[in-house]
This record gives sequence, C-alpha cells and structure tokens, in this order.
Amino acid sequence: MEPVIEVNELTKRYGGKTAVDRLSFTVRPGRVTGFLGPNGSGKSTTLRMVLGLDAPTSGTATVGGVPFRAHRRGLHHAGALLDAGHVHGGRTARAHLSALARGNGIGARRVTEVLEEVGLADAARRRVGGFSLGMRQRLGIATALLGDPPVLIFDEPVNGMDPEGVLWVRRLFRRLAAEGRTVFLSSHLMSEMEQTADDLVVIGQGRLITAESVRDFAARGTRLSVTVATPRPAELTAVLTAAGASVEGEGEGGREGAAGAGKLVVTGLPADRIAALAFENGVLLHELTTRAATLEEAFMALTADSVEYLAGGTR
Ligand SMILES: Nc1ncnc2c1ncn2[C@@H]1O[C@H](COP(=O)(O)OP(=O)(O)OP(=O)(O)O)[C@@H](O)[C@H]1O
Repeated sequence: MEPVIEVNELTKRYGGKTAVDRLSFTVRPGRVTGFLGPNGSGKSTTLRMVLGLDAPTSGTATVGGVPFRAHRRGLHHAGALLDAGHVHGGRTARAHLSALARGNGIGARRVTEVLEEVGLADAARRRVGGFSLGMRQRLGIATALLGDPPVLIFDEPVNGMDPEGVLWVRRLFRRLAAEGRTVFLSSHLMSEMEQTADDLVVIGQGRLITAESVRDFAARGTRLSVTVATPRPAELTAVLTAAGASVEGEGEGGREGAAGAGKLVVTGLPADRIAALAFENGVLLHELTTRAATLEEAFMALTADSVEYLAGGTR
C-alpha cells in the first residue's frame, strides 16, 4: 500500500461558516509537501479531518486509500503533531511517550530512540510543564515518530523554535522524505517552505489555490522588477509606460512632479531595455537594479484576495 494522502472534495462547515470548501489534493511519498495558507484558511481543520479527528461535512480524506480511522494501529500508520501545547504538563517527556508507546504495543527502546532523535534525551526526566514551546514541538515530533510510520503530518512544526531548531527540523523532514515517507507540513510562511518542501498545496478561505512543485511555483510566481533612480522620474515614467512597462514610484521622490531624484519600480521591461530608453531620451540614471520577487511575495500576492483579516484592518 502506497502511503498517499488523498483529499477529495473535502468540505467542513461550522454553522454558516465554510472552513474547508470542496478541497481536493494528493500528497505523495518520498517528498516533503508544504501545506500553505494564511491564518484561518482551514489548514488545521483539513489536517484534523485527514487524521479522522473531525468528520467532514462532505467529501473524503484517505491515507493509503482508506479513511485514517479505519486503520487499527494508528501510530504505526501515520504520526502527527497537531497542537504542541496539548501535552499533560505534570508528566515527564519520557512518561508521556512511554504511556503512548504502551497503548500502541511499542517497546521502551523506541522511546529512548525517539527522545535521542529529537534532542530531548537530557530533558527526558523533566516535566513537560516546564518545557519551552520549541521543546514541546520536539516532543510532539517524537510522538509522531514513535510508531515509525510511513506518513507524517505536522501542523506548524517550526513555531517557537530557535534558528538551530529550525535547521534541525528541516534536515529531519528531508531525511524522513528521503526514506520514502510521506511528509506533510502546514505553515503560514512561504519562506519556511521554500527551504524545506518539494511540493506545495496552497489554500485560501478553505479553497485550493494551487498544488504544484516549489520549482514550478517559483518559475511561475516570481516576476522580475527593476528599481531605477533618476533625477527626472516623471519624464522617465512617461517613456517607460509608452514602451509598455508598468511603473510605480517608490517613496516621495517617485511621484509625478516631485523635485530631486526619484526611485521607480519598473515591471514588464528588462534592465538593458530601460537603460537604452533612458539613454535615447537623454534621461540620466543613478541606479538600475534588477530584483526577483521573493517566493513569500508571490505567495502573498496569490492569497491576498483570500486573507480574511489584515493587520490594521486596511482592507
Ligand atoms: N470548531 C470550530 N467551530 C467554528 N469555527 C471553526 C472551528 N474550527 C475552525 N473554525 C473556523 O474555520 C476557519 C479555519 O480555521 P483553521 O484553524 O482550520 O485555519 P488555519 O489555516 O489552520 O489557521 P491558523 O494558521 O490560524 O491555525 C477559521 O475561520 C476558524 O475560525
């Protein structure tokens, strides 16, 4: 059986609110797949349905061809980190893992192994209540790994981790995928995913926006822009616009009629063409810099229409 996650027309409504809206996608083994969307876009709700913790209003989610609930030995089948704050604070890390291991027919040696794997061997006898968020995340990852499952699902695993933890977890995900497992991670930050994921599933307001490889997303989603500084921004804007470019002023100086040098951000024309047009029209340039939009910017542009709440309520 191939450890594939298959989501088909999955829908979840809470009263009048549609949290997940006819969502379909496939997550394959041997790759790290990033599940991306702004806050509140329905990622956690989807993952809960994949793991059988929530019932869909309609549609299906299967792991290895059957609903997750139908698998008897769950921890051996799929491991998940959903909410790192969920662990009983009075227990030690080892006691927490040992209880789960016993309930799933897993030996004590495996508990020691996963504690070492996630870097918590020295903290194994400390109460989880005193753990930092990053340590709780590590414990959650240890829990997911306990049954050595072919499918791993992590909801915002990098939250609260320090830079060293982030590097560690990235390497771990890459290794788990290289071992042939299915690794599915949610995040609201593209910058995290571009370092880690091979494939992306991007959603907004519960709907699929795109499912493709990071490479295809980067090739399609990023566009080049050229920053131009000139003492005659209005004149250059007119020349470039006439040549088909789209031009925006950057800061005060870029505005029409502004005195002094202005910076313009130009899209739709390459730098050498801009330089030639400026030269032909006798406009002096102080700067000409090509810049690729980051994947984060491409992601934000793609999901902008589906962001519910923006800081400051500017929409
Ligand atoms: N139990 C619930 N009852 C009512 N509404 C809910 C419930 N759970 C989630 N929602 C709503 O469903 C939508 C999707 O929430 P969800 O937590 O799945 O999003 P998310 O993408 O995981 O967001 P975040 O990144 O903030 O965790 C939100 O508008 C949320 O308020």
